[in-house]
Amino acid sequence: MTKTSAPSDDRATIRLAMAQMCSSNTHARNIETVAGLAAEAHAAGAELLALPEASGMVNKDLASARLSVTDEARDPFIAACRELAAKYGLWIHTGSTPLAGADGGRFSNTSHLIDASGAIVARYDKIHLFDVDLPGEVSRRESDRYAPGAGAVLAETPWGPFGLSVCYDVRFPHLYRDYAHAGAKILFIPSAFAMSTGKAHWPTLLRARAIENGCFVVAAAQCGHHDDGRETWGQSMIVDPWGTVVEDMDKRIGLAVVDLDLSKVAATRQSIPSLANERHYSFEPVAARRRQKTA
Ligand SMILES: O=C(O)CNC(=O)[C@H](CS)NC(=O)CCC(=O)C(=O)O
Repeated sequence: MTKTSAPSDDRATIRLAMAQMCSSNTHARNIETVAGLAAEAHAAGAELLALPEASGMVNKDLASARLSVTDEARDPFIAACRELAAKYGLWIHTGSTPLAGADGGRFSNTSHLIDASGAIVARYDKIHLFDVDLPGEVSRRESDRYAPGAGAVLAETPWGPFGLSVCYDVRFPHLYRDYAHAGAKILFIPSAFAMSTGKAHWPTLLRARAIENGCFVVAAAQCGHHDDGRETWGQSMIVDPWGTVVEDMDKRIGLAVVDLDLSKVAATRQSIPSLANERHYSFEPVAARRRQKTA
């Protein structure tokens, strides 16, 4: 796990603006949208703006995506987010955007945390890729297009540590357990969920990750009919460490601004100390044990 370092005076509250977007297949349109959201977040007094997965580009046409996807230093979406962060003195969590990767022809699905001066303080490449086939519902092999990341990233911030992840990662609870043990106060789970699995699983997965780890979960999501033909579930949510849903945007596009009391993390972990009560146990398949006994 990579840990970034920054002054950590652990401010007790954060005013957070979460964006629900219906991102387009061009950087330019999404930059325009994010510029409006950042202005609105600033006017509302927000300290951090959280964007969904693929905020910089939703484009299922690989040939056309290849024409504009580039590396971190040249990516126009990241540059625009950095300028907006500095202009408004606003932290921005980009959700994610596709970048040209080190791995041959495949992209990375990459998340950035940008501070109020416009500096990149953390970068996370999505680890678990959505290679799923549900006949008649959703079929996608994300690993055809993207190379997986290999490292968890805990970002130190003035509000304490943030654990970074993207979308399908939500189904791999050990990642969040590791962040919680490392002291994470907020788990970011920006997403672009499929319609069928959104309906069946999304709010339950988010509440479980918050409850089992005693963390806030901030899950900005893509929502609606995209210009590349995709449809995404939406329902951007913020959940507190007790599992209470602080915000549920349903199908509404735009911003939700909330004040989070981060002292709830320590308080919840004290009342239900499941992190401290965790045990390491041996694991032996039953059949093998029976064979040993009769031998
Ligand atoms: O490809 C892009 O443009 C952005 N990436 C995504 O939309 C990704 C991969 S297709 N979506 C998910 O991981 C949905 C997971 C999901 O729906 C589930 O776990 O049920």
